[in-house]
Amino acid sequence: MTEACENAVLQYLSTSSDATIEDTFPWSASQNLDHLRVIGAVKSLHTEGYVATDELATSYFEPSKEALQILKDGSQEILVFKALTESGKLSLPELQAKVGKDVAKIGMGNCMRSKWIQKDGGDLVPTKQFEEVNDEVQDALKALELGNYAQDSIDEKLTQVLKRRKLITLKTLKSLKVARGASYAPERVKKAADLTKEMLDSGAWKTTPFKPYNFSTLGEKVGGGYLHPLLKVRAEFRKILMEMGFEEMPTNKWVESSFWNFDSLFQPQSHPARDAHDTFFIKEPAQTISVPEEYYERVKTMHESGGSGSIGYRYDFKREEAMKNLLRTHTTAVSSQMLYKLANQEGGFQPARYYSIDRVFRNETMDATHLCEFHQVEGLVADYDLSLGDLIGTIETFFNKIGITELRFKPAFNPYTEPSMEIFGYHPDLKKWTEIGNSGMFRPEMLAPMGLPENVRVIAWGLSLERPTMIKYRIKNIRDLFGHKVEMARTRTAPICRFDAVAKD
Ligand SMILES: N[C@@H](Cc1ccccc1)C(=O)O
Repeated sequence: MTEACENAVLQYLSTSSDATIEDTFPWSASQNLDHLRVIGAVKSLHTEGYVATDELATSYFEPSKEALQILKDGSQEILVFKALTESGKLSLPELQAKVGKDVAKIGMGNCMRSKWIQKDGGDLVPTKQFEEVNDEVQDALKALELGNYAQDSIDEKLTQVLKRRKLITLKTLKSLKVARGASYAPERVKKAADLTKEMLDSGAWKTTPFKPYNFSTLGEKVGGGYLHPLLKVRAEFRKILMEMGFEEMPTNKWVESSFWNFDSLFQPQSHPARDAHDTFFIKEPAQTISVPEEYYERVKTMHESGGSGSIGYRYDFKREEAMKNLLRTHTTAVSSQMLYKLANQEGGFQPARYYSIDRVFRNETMDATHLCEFHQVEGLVADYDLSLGDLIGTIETFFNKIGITELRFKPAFNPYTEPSMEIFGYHPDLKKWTEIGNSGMFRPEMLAPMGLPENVRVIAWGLSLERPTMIKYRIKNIRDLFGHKVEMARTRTAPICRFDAVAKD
């Protein structure tokens, strides 16, 4: 079909060197060809210089369905007028039965306005002022030669009424003027787009005409380098935490010892979370190589018999249990190492704020909102004489910055914090209260063995990265966010993450 169009155009231009298709629209109709295909063919011929083109735009009126009906039967007012003059008088239901409800409604109004008809009791009658009336609307539509594309004289007055009654709309038709181009030939020579092995083998490449390069074409879209939604949210969280003066902790190890993941956090060795049902233990190597021995001893003592006002758990602390390797179950394992470093750094303890955002692992039953691995956002502030008020304030600032301004705190329990608080936020997107994090002040039983000065307090909180990401990107099932079922297109098209900063600070 395109080829037929191409041939028709080239043929038409072959009659003389200045043969011209003045306008492809009427020309296509005269050749019995589809205009859009002709345009396609001309554009394709143009790329190889067979033809030269000029763009044309012509205005024309398109009739509405109602206008087509009027062209056929006459305007509504004429139909009503005729019905009334024929019968002398009609009640509204009679008129409706005769001309139809829609026609009766529009026609009656127009007839009344022109004083062609009037009310007579419950009936409608002609006013007798007019013997005969002209169907101006139908005449106007006819005069416009509706649908006829070549409208050069458009009578303003005539069209105003029709436009007001929404019987016509002005449209623009794009077409082309076509003449011979610099490389005109009466027949199109098929040009090869690609050099093939066969052409090289046979030597055909020497004589085959090739398509010229089209340097103005748009290149193929390059797919690559898109950030996953989780990484976009992570980048935004990082920015917020950095704004708040937090420094990132090194989280590059996924394998930890039970000592750092649990014992240093004063989590008893018999704690159910330390069961293989909840934690992934490493088979090879099953044991960690080393722990800081002095500190280990202090942790062991704290568990067994307490200190710093605590009576401890009073059980036999087992080295074998502490040395077990596992996939870290929370990034608090990183926080404890950081705090230990901070307590023992050269020059002694200095107040600090740290954060981390990285992956953790739990032996969970997987469902629409839980996977065995997810990401935790964790923050801590270590300073002298911090209070619960500081924790609440810090948490409020952080969540305000990610757009959650209404917060509630609920007492909770963690082996390593006292007091502990679950954080609930009213989510403006979801319009409900949801649990959004966990927090607390690290216990003296955890901090004292590290060697932190006695009046140093550490406030900390943690949340998952997945939850705010799923809310932000309206993802219902976690498998659509993470894992092998993620749709790549979704990652490519996910908008950048912005949390509107509404913090009052
Ligand atoms: N580690 C806690 C989060 C938390 C961090 C710091 C203090 C209190 C709680 C969790 O896994 O949910």
